Amino acid sequence: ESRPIVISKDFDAQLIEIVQQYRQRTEQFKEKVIDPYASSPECSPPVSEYKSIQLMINDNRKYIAWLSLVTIAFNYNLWFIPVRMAFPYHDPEAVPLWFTLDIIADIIYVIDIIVFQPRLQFCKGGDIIYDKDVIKKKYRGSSRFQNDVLSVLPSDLLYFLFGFKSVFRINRLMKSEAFFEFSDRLEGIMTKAYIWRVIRTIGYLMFILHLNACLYYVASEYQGIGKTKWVYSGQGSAYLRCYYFAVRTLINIGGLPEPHTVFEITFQLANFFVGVFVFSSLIGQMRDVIGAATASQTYFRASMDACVEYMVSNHIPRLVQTRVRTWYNYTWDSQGMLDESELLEQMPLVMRTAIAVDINLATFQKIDLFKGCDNQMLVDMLLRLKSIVYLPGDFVCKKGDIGKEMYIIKAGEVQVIGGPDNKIVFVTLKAGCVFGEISLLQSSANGGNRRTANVAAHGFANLFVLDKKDLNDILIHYPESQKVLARKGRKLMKAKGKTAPVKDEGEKKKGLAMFGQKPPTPKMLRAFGGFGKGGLLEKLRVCDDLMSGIMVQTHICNLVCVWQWI
Ligand SMILES: Nc1nc2c(ncn2[C@@H]2O[C@@H]3COP(=O)(O)O[C@H]3[C@H]2O)c(=O)[nH]1
Repeated sequence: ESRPIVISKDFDAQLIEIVQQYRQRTEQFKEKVIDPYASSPECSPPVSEYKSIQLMINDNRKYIAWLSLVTIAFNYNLWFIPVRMAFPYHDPEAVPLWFTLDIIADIIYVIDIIVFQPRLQFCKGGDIIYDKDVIKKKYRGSSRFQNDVLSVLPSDLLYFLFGFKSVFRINRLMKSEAFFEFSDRLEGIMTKAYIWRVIRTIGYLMFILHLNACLYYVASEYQGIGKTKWVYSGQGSAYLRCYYFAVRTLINIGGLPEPHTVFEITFQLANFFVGVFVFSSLIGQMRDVIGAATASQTYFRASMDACVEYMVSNHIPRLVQTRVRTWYNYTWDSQGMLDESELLEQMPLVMRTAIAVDINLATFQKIDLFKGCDNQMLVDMLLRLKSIVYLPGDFVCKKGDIGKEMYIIKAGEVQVIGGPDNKIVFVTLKAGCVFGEISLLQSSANGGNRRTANVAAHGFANLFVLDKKDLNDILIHYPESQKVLARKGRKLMKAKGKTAPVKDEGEKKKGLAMFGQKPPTPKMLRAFGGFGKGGLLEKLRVCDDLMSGIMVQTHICNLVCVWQWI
């Protein structure tokens, strides 16, 4: 409605407040008209209870910690039930230990069913359901509940009838959903999720070998331990020997005693077939995991290689090539990606806003130029910023050029320079400073939109760039802020002593003439633009920045001529 929403750092709290405001208004509304949604108890939660529903969203980490315990209990059952079924591990010494561990695992299962699962929120039609009774009802009607209950049925009581046999605990394996839930949630909160994926895939591999070791022991027992050369001989640690056999068979390493009986041959053949299938899929899975983990690195390498190849084939001077490489390497090292905006583009606006606000709003609010401007305008600006890296000595802008962008220093320093050979440093601007705003905030009348000074990167400088068109688009919606900025622009002009704009373009033309070329015509550029976004033209922009436009334009011309000729 008419009330502005001020986006704060604490986005969750903000969200809760908005929901509360909405609900209060709904309550007022209900007094006058019949609210068609009022009949649904899930859609009209009392505001006071809102905070108690955060188990799934806010306490995600606590829930994951609990799930890790359930996962350990599940894995205990998963690994030890088959081993206890296959190997003779039910001797009187081991039984008390198994019994204690079984009870602990069962207690964890029961707590999960009674305490945690019935409190887990869920989404229905996009609304988070927090009502305890509704949540309980939903859980009790779910297949998960059925599996959970089946998994804790005290089937072990059959011990009294048939003795201590682990097969009666097989129903404990029905808790597998908890393991997969744990795995998914853990991936969701890990910064390097691939580490967990690799561990999990190795776990699957080891478990299959583990099962095979158990089967081999059962097969050996069936044939008679030590009866033939193929079966387990009965010497050494039974589990270790059988596991060794499983590794050699399933991974198809070979070098095992030859099977002789029909049973042995069939068993071994089945082992080989399963081994080929299982291991090829696991290796494929591992390749996918590692491939996904290094995808961005591969993309970076491919982009750099393509650019280098392009420069080499077009005989771009070595100096430029080195600088392009340096730009690639520094950009990659400093921000871990080449183009941040590419990543953010996939997100909905609200998410991009949340990220942009969290990272940069505080810095923006401190900038003198923006003091007194609408907060929402700053947020709009944040969303349009582009991040660019300049190498040491690069000119960010040159005196007399038309100002089309303004800059905010994210990291590093730039220097306002002048005098003969640009040797005089007027001022050094550091992280958080704004520059390039003077020509941007002035009208083009009398050359007011021209740069008033040379600005060059001192070391590596990471800058945010705001386009003039973007700024104008934003300011249309914020007339008050526009006035504030215009006033500040005028003040800056006076305070910084605007130097006379360069009217003579001859200097630049001379630069181009040195290479015996003319600047590319719009037609030529259009022809070149045919390579598409992110293509050659985009790559060339990097060189363009580095060589202040002159040398690269020369090469563009050469290329365009060849292109047109073709
Ligand atoms: N002219 C001038 N510009 C400065 C000075 N200090 C910083 N700058 C910045 O350098 C920028 C050069 O481009 P603009 O004229 O657009 O805006 C200028 C200012 O933002 C100074 O002392 N004089």
